[in-house]
Amino acid sequence: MENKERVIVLDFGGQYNQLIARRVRECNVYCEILPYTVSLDKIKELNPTGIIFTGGPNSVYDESSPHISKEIFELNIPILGICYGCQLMAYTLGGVVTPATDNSSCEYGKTMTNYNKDDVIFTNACEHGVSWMSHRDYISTVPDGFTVTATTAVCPVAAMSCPERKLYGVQFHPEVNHTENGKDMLRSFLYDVCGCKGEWQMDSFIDSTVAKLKEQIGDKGVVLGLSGGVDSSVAAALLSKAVGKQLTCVFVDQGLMRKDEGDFVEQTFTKLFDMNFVRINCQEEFLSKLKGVSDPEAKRKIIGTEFYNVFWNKIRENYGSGYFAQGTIYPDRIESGKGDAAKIKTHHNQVEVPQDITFEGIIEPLQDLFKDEVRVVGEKLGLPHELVWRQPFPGPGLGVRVIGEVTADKVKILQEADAILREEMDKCGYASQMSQFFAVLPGVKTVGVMGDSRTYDELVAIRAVTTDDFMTADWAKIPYDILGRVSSRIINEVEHVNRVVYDITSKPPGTVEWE
Ligand SMILES: Nc1ncnc2c1ncn2[C@@H]1O[C@H](COP(=O)(O)OP(=O)(O)OP(=O)(O)O)[C@@H](O)[C@H]1O
Ligand SMILES: O=c1[nH]c(=O)c2[nH+]cn([C@@H]3O[C@H](COP(=O)(O)O)[C@@H](O)[C@H]3O)c2[nH]1
Ligand SMILES: NC(=O)CC[C@H](N)C(=O)O
Ligand SMILES: [Mg+2]
Repeated sequence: MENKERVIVLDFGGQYNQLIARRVRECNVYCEILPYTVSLDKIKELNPTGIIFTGGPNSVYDESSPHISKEIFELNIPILGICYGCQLMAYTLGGVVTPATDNSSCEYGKTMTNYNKDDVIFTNACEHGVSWMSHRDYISTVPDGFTVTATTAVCPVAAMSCPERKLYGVQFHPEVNHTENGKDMLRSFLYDVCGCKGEWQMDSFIDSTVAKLKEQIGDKGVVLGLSGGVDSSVAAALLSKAVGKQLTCVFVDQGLMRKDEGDFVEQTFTKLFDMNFVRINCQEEFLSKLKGVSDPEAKRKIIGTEFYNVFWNKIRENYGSGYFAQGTIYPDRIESGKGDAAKIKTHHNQVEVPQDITFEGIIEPLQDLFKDEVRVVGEKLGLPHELVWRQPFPGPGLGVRVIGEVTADKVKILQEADAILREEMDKCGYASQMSQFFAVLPGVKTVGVMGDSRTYDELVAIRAVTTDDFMTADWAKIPYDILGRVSSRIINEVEHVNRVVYDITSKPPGTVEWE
């Protein structure tokens, strides 16, 4: 095993595990997430510079909960336990973890926290600051040799440490943005406790991913689902670097694209890149499968399954058998209910592969990255700026923006309204300030008066958000005059629309898309 700087994140089932990994990467330290069941021998073999235990939904005192051998604390490797991970450290080393008997010792969300700045983890934090909590159990007695290094009004042990053994624990979540100085705390652990030097860069991600792809694919063929969006374009560049012409990029025009999108994608990819590119037009097939279906999850499943069928046919036609690749990123997986996480919506690329489809394997080189990290990879790979900074567009396309049953007529109305919105936003220079904006057709008819006559026609909603990673988002404060212009143009120019509304919901509680 090569002796490079690496941190292991041991996964106990928490919501924010990838966020921890991401923060470590942001500190330029290479990191891998492993299940908590990984053997001690494997850990010794990897010889990590540090280990981080994640949070998790369980309680340490339940026998069936994830536990870990006490020996891990004897390896002389620095360990940071977060939330469940901190409780587990306390429990395993002889401390006491107590269940909240009522709600008085639970803490959820922003919590005022007092830090001991003499502790190495908190030297760069303020003495009092907001931390992000999410726990019911609490550590009531720390193990021998540990001291309490942070407290809150209700939590006697918001952090603990045993510097002699390089063991640290925090009850709160330093990895979420809402924890003030959270990243500094992680950085202190990595640099001042583990002694990391910060040698890892995105270039290393590119090199190691390309090497892995080469080895995995060998001399087989690969079909990549290429939408012209950020993620699949970056995946295409990585795959092309790894296996060159063994790759075929397949763009599926499923009839649910924005106005002129299909032609834009085709032109961009045939002109800019020397890759095998195929456009498959299958508007009718998708629309006929969606006929009469109005449930959002059912629509997503139909679209996702149909996508797989198209790719599978292409693999058989081109290669007989081969790999299927897609530009899945981390939020696609977590929101689709990966592992123990709750399902919010099944992203189309996460639906189950039909049984009669036997890909050699599914390749998702970006599956652990967040959107903004994918963009960094794209820039490093030298993709054009306009491509890397394109707004995301979901695979199910206008299929999840026409609310309820999707018909060709409704798609047409939405395409026209959306094109006007995009044109106006581009014209006023506002487009680049938004992370994503689009029109929605809620399928609601309302009464209006146009030309002195009564109308009873469709409503169009406008959605615009700002965000970095699309896991959370704020609604965008578009100036009224721009909204006004968009509204009057849509109503005047798009037949069958007589009203426009603006969506002012953040995520959470809303999601970016309406379905
Ligand atoms: N029309 C399409 N044709 C082929 N593949 C597609 C299409 N739409 C989506 N996919 C596949 O599904 C994956 C997930 O779609 P998603 O929209 O999240 O990513 P993207 O389109 O690559 O990037 P972006 O999020 O910027 O739109 C894509 O990376 C791609 O592999
Ligand atoms: O390829 C995709 N397939 C999907 O099924 C899908 N659902 C949502 N999205 C995009 O993901 C981001 C977050 O959206 P939500 O807040 O609606 O989950 C936003 O950028 C959405 O446009 C999808 N992309
Ligand atoms: N978020 C967590 O890791 C929670 C840990 C533990 N189950 C608690 O509620 O206290
Ligand atoms: Mg897309």
